Formats: sequence, structure tokens, C-alpha cells
Amino acid sequence: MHPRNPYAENPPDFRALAESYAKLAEFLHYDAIIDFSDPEAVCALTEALLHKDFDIDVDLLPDRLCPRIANRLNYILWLQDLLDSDSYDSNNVNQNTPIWGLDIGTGTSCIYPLLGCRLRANWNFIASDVDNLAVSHAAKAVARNKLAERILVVQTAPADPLFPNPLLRDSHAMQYFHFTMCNPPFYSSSADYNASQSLKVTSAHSFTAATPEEMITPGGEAAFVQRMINESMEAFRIHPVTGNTWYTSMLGKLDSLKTVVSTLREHRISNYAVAEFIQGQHTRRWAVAWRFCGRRLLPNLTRPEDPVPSAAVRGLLPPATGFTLNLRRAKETDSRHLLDKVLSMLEADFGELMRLEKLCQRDCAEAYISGYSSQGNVWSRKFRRKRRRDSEDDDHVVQGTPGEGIGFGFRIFVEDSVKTEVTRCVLHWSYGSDPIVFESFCGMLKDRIQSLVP
Ligand SMILES: C[S@@+](CC[C@H](N)C(=O)[O-])C[C@H]1O[C@@H](n2cnc3c(N)ncnc32)[C@H](O)[C@@H]1O
Repeated sequence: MHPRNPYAENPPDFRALAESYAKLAEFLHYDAIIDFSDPEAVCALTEALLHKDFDIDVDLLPDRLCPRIANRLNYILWLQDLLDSDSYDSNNVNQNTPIWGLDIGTGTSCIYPLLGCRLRANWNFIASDVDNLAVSHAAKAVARNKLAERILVVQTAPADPLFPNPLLRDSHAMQYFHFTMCNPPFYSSSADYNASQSLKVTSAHSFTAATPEEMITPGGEAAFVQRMINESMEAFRIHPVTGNTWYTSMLGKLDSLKTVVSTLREHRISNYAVAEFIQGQHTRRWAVAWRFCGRRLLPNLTRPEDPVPSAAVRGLLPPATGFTLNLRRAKETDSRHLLDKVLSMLEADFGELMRLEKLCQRDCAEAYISGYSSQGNVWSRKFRRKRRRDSEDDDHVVQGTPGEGIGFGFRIFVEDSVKTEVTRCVLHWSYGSDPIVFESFCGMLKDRIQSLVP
């Protein structure tokens, strides 16, 4: 589960829930047991959880897909992480600027927009679905929770683009979605769906009431997400500002994740993220995200450590955005001195080619160096040779701003570990498109830093 998921450590107490939500009491056996193969009982439990823990009031339909709350929360919390990663200091995320998300296939429950809006006061949604009942029932849930100003439910048709008409977005005064999300239909055909249902009747824990329309899409979930990848590439080609959008989807099968990641790699989309959510012993889900701008994710989001993904997923992770250099602790490697020394060294060697700054994080003793080079790999031999040649004609160096093609951004943190007698120097790749440039930067800096230390 996501580390911030409230159900990770505290599974729901059914008896206490039934006290606060009378409808659940009818389905409680021996005072504390729920029959998970009874769709009405599962709906009552879900309604009770939403009511008690999130102040969300819904009337779920027992013959439709009933969202498992812990699972839907995992996805929402991970999305928060992706968006917060841009503000870098996750303790000081700006929660006033309006954020717009698109939930593709919101379902009758409208679960993602409702949870997203309750958890973040600045989140707003367009929620789409092709199913008439899903659209009307979702719209009722939105009204019931007094969220009509923040969630707009729209009906689309299967052949419509997955990302709705920009005019709709203009009417909401936004240029692009900050994120898109989706829990796509899993299966590729009725045969595929029926086969999985007959397996599931033997396992009450995995029983899911749903209609074929909710669960089946041509080509299955992988094809649905591949369609999103194609549409997102086209949107970026036409409107470059959409490069900032995080396109994301949940996936129910590991094979689909493999297909989607290889499609991203084929298209050379290296700015992506993968998450694995493990719930109990029975359920595993995955999520994938990608975008086209140069701002990179924090290292713990490209290479998660809590929990570490399974071996199968590790091979699908995106390029790392962090590199750690452990130095033996000595007077010279004391973090405050070392950070100043590294800054002086970078200023001396690249001062006119990089924008360099020493920053202190607010409310915290931590300091770090932030650097940006508009000309990319300015430490390489190739760059220096070219510069030498150019300088014979013209000495002028152009300074660019982040967002221009080859730019490269980084941050350097230095921290003492009293316990291990080690000073850790942590490099974060914050901007750029080429993982090889980051690798070469780490190699260069490692050599230089080691030369500063006795
Ligand atoms: C697996 S359900 C997910 C429902 C809900 N988001 C949840 O997580 O519980 C998939 C939903 O996608 C909808 N859907 C299928 N094709 C779609 C399309 N092309 N555009 C928008 N929604 C679609 C289905 O009607 C269904 O409501």
C-alpha cells in the first residue's frame, strides 16, 4: 500500500463502522464479519468507509463496479506525490493554485474525483464516461456532495478522443490538464471476462460485481492505455503546453504494464513513472504515468524504496533521477564545508555556463546547491572542444531558461550520518531529457568531489 494510505496500518473496524452507518449493520454477521461475496454488503461497507473517513455521501449500485477504497486511495496518493514532486519541497506544496484533473471512465461511483477533491481543496475534475448510467449516477453523487463547482461529469462516445475537446477546458479557464487518470476496463473480450469470473467465484475476496461494459474494451487495458499514449503525443505536438500534463493510468495486469512500458520506451518517452500497489495477499495493482516536459521526478518516485517494487517491476522502472556518493566522514567532508567546496569548484569551472545557487530549505537546517545549464552537457570534452572553436569567432555565451530542449538541471544535497560515520552526497536530476547526460554528470562530479576529499 502507499505509505500514506490510512488503511495500511489500520484495517477498518467493521463494528465501529456499523455504529456510525446504520445500513452496514444489516450485513454484519456475528457482529464483525462481512460476506465479501454479497455485492450489497460490499457496497454498504464502501459507503460506510467513505462516509466516516472522507465525509463522502454516495449511494452505490450493487450490480455495478464497487470501488475498493484502499486501492483507489493508493492511486490518488501516488498522483499527489507526482504533482508535489514539481514543488520539490513536499512540506511546502502550494495548495492554493487550482489543479485540474481528468478522470477517464469515472463509473457510477465517480470515486476518483470525489476522493481527489476531498483530499485536496485545490483539485478540480472533468469526469468522463461513455455509459449513460455512469454519467447520470456520477452527476448525482457530485451534486449530493456539493461538489458541482469542482467536478464536471461529461458524456463521451467510444469513438471520441479520450482527452476531451479543448473548448471545454477553455470554458474552465485552464490551458491543460495537470493530470489525467483512468481505471480502464480490464478485459479484451467477453470470453476473457467470463473466464476470469468463473475463476473468481471460488475466491470470495476477489469477487467483483460489474457489468461487461465496465470491464471489457477492445484490446483490453493495455490497448486502452496505448491509445492514451498516442493521443498524448499528438496533443503535445499540437499544443506544447500539454507537455506539463501527467498522463496516468491504473493497470490490473503485470503483462499490461510490460506492454505499456515497452510502448513508452519505443516512443523514447523516458520521463515516466511506475508504481506497484500491494494489498493484502490477494491483490496487486500497478500504475503508470508519463509526460513530455523536462522536469524530472524526485528519485524516490522513479526508484521507490517504500516498499521496494517486485523483481518483475524493477526491470520496468524509468531511468534513475538520483545518485548517492558515500564519503568517509572526516573534518573536510563535514556537510557544511563540503557543500561550500563543491559550490566553489562548480563556480570556478562552470560559472559562466551554469546558473548556480546555494539554497536553504525553509524551516529546516538543510541546504543544497541548485544548478542549471541551458547548454546541457557543458562538462564534456566535446562541448569544451566546440566552445574553444567557437570562442575563436565569438566569445558570447547564450543563457537560456528551463524549457529549452537540451537544458540540464540538478540539485546536490550533502548530509552527515552520525551513526555510520559517512557523509552522503546526493545528486538529484531535476531537469532534462537524456539520462546519459545525468550519468555523465554524476561521473564527473564523483571524480571532482573525491579529489576534494583527502
Ligand atoms: C473499470 S471501470 C472504472 C470505474 C471507476 N473509475 C472505478 O475506478 O471504480 C471503467 C469505466 O470506463 C468506462 N469507459 C469505457 N470506455 C470508455 C471510453 N472510451 N471513454 C470513457 N470511459 C470509458 C466504462 O463505462 C466504465 O465506467
